[in-house]
Amino acid sequence: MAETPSEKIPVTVLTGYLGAGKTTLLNRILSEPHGKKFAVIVNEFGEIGIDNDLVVGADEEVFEMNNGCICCTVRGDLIRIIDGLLRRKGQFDGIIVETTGLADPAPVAQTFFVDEEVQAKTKLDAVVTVADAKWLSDRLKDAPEAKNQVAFADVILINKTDLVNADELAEVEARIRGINPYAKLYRTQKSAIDIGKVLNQGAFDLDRILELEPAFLEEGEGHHHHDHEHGPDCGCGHEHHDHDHGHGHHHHGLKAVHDAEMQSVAFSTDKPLDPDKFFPWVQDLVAKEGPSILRSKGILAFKDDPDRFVFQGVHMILDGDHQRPWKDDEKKVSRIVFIGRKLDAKALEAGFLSCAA
Ligand SMILES: Nc1nc2c(ncn2[C@@H]2O[C@H](COP(=O)(O)OP(=O)(O)OP(=O)(O)O)[C@@H](O)[C@H]2O)c(=O)[nH]1
Repeated sequence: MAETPSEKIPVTVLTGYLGAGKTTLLNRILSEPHGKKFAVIVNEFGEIGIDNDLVVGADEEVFEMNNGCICCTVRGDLIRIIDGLLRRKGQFDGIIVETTGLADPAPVAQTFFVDEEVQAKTKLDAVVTVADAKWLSDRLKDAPEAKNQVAFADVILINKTDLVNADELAEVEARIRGINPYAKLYRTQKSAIDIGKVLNQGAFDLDRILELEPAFLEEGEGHHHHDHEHGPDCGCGHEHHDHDHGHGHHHHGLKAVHDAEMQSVAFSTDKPLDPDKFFPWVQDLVAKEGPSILRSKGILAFKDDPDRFVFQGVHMILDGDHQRPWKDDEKKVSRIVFIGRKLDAKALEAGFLSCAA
């Protein structure tokens, strides 16, 4: 494949439901010694920027869309960020957009066809969907986004194969095939895949998408295939306001974000946490509330610990590790986010704050 300077910049859209393994895949792509430079755009659900901080440092520039809901930001933030990037052409070889687990990939993909400037200079290379082998079947029943993410995919990673047995794996694969017989399917653990199978696929198939969604190329609100509508003033239920990381505050309970019954609550504190309080609390919490807490994540500052601790949960499965030392000029603020249904924000906040050392 000859690369000429006039060639359009390939864009890879990474999608997949909450906690499926998108960031894990992104970090793999970025850590590989491919000698390429990518611009990364991440979209967060909720207002405390955590995903951004979970992406490996390296040379990449990470642009954050913090409005929490890609359906509303798609014609604003995303186009604005890409326009900015395009003005510095030649400085990177590809753009990777990681969407929030709750995003419908359609409006994201659409951006690359409806905006003239963006369309002239970029090409949507592939929609890559990471599917959680353990939870996808359940989500296909109750979350329309999960189904759309599978339907739109050019490449699908059935990830977390370690958490299911052979029968369950065969079942989830059959379900995926039932929704999308065209995508390339790979079974992975920790999103481990040869990046050549993910990047530069030349795979996004407009004809197939138009079959799925005839109104795909129409401007405005032509692309409903959701239970709820997304529009210019966005009836999707997300609240939009400037985000505030809460630095400098003793603690800061942030407004909940609602998507139908899906909500995100986030808290932060600059008091160091006691690991002997935090872990029992969070383990007990997900053991009891795991079915309604779809996703949890946090960046934590423990007392007398020079390292940032990154904590992650998907339902009742928890995982965590030291990430890197806190930098000298970095405020040691612990931030935690819960995404789920019918969350008791007050109790979560009280529980979190009671973990102070
Ligand atoms: N057991 C197991 N855990 C995995 C695997 N891949 C990723 N995880 C864990 O699953 C959690 C979620 O992974 P992420 O890569 O952050 O998922 P994500 O899709 O980016 O999550 P959101 O951005 O919140 O939607 C982390 O704790 C990962 O370490 C896997 O193959 N097996």
